[in-house]
Amino acid sequence: MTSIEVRDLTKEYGTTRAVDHVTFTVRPGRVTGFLGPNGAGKTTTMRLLLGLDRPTSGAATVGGRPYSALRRPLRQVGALLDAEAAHPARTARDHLRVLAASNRVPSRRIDEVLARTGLASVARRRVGTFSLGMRRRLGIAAALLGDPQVVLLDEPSNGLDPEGIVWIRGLLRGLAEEGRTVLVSSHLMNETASFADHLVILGRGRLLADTPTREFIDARVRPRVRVRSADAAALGDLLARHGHQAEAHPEGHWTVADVRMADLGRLLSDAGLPVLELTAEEGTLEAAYFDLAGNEAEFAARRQEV
Ligand SMILES: Nc1ncnc2c1ncn2[C@@H]1O[C@H](COP(=O)(O)OP(=O)(O)OP(=O)(O)O)[C@@H](O)[C@H]1O
Repeated sequence: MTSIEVRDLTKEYGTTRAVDHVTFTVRPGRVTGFLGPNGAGKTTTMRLLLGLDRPTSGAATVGGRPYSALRRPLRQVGALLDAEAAHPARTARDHLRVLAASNRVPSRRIDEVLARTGLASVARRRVGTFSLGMRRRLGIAAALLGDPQVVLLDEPSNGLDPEGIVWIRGLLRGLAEEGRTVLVSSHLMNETASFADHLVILGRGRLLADTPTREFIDARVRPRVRVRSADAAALGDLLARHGHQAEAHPEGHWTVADVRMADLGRLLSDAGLPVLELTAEEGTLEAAYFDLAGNEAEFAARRQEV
């Protein structure tokens, strides 16, 4: 079992500190979502992990070794970075064949990854004719070619259509279930929530959170119940009379914090109010993320004032 270890990692480009003393571990058997706004340092961290850049200080290792010290890197770490491109005149199969030959990967893997990424039927087409989504799939096929224990994907959902997005969810979950170590960066919060068991969040080069996804959401977003009655005003009065913290929405429904759905249902029923809708609103990763980002902005502002 191979983990990714990032220890006190710092990378400066001139006066910009892209990564600032970051420490975290990415463990096998689960999908770790790598989040943060533009410029937070995600790509830089991945580049440092892949030996494409050298850290200013600290270390980024795979299975305890820097990438440059791995004996067969493609067979240990598979990666998809944004900038990666295959030669447009080559067919998908030839692209994978060249990669397999130069990394001593058995050629049977070519058909396996073509099938796994849904590219088997277009394997003989030139990459230049591929859509963005097909190129993404080919990039993922190349990352999986060496059957690596560790998989790093930078924004893999970019350019995929809705069917592709559902496919990638299943792929990521499958890779984790096979016991691999999977790190996936993304901007898409709700998408990340659909596949990531664990989150590592960066902001301005610093580590803001390293936490299971469920715990992160539960700690930051209070669950609410959404309720709608034929008589919205009477519903508002009832909620106020019973001391509920409720918010009216222009669409006509109310959201009520810190209440059980069954208790609220009973209250409306006892009051004889017709219920048109009663649903539990789970906290979303997006809401939790913005809560963190808001606190972080306040924190940064206060730090500047001092
Ligand atoms: N080669 C470079 N030279 C100078 N500055 C760089 C270089 N690469 C990254 N940076 C800077 O480092 C910071 C972190 O960038 P990085 O691309 O790692 O962020 P990111 O979290 O991946 O953002 P995005 O989501 O936009 O890809 C940014 O301020 C960026 O401008």
